[in-house]
Amino acid sequence: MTPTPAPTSNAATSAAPPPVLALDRLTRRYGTLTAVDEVSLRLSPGARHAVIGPNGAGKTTLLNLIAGTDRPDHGTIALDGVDITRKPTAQRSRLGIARSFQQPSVIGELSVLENVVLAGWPHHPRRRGAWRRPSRYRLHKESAGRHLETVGLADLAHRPAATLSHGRRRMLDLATALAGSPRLLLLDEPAAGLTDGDIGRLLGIIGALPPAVAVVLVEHHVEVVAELATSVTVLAAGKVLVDGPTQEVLAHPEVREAYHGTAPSAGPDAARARTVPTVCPPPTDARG
Ligand SMILES: Nc1ncnc2c1ncn2[C@@H]1O[C@H](COP(=O)(O)OP(=O)(O)OP(=O)(O)O)[C@@H](O)[C@H]1O
Repeated sequence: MTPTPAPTSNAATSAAPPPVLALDRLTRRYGTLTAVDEVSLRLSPGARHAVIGPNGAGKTTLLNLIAGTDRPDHGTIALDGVDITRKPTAQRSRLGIARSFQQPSVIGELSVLENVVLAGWPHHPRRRGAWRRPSRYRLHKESAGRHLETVGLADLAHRPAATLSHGRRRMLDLATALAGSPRLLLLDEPAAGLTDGDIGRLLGIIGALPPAVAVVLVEHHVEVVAELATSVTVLAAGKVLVDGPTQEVLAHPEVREAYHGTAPSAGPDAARARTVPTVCPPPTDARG
């Protein structure tokens, strides 16, 4: 495909800052299957971008490539204008990429607060002297407490994380992702398995994130996408089916068709793309 026009491009003038995230023709193959196929994307700081599509469209693979837990066969990834395509996950994390997972990754035997303290500690700029200057650790702990306030868990700071409900674990997972003060936050199906009340809380939290934090959200709930995202990429069979401003994308005939149960009919990947209609809408059991 031709490179995707930037949904929220910054690249118009040489004086403009580089995009916080730039993907150029990113491709990942597993054997004969192309899971991510020449995907390009440009995001400005503070972008709220959603990636939607049917099961198996390549959404999680795309997040894995950005986070560095998987490597592209070709194409490039740049963060703030720096090529990070070959950089390891830990380095990407230090450069400002954070991620929350479909299954919340919290340490059950630690307290809620300790989980956030631990997640943020590797990002603390002056952590090495903490043994001699305990005040540094205290300040860090206070900052972790503020992240808990952000996600509405301050009252539960000293509870073992294992005792939290699924919805609250997701909030804790989000707080641990925020603990490193990311430039780019990758959210993999944050609303999956949440109650309507939790989804409302999640919308409030993500909506109130610091404006400089760019968010890439993989999400099946189209109402969550409509509420949070200002731009959307629709993937089908690894390719960009359509991208652009949220309202335009959601009104696009092929996307509407997909959400109303009519299969797209043409193209070399039509066989895989035929799964779009039945799986695009949010799973009925996802609200818990
Ligand atoms: N490690 C792997 N080895 C082989 N195939 C893989 C691997 N990871 C993903 N795939 C395949 O790549 C395709 C894209 O998978 P991916 O998980 O990225 O899709 P998705 O859009 O996130 O789907 P879902 O909405 O179900 O999470 C699928 O056909 C999947 O089976």
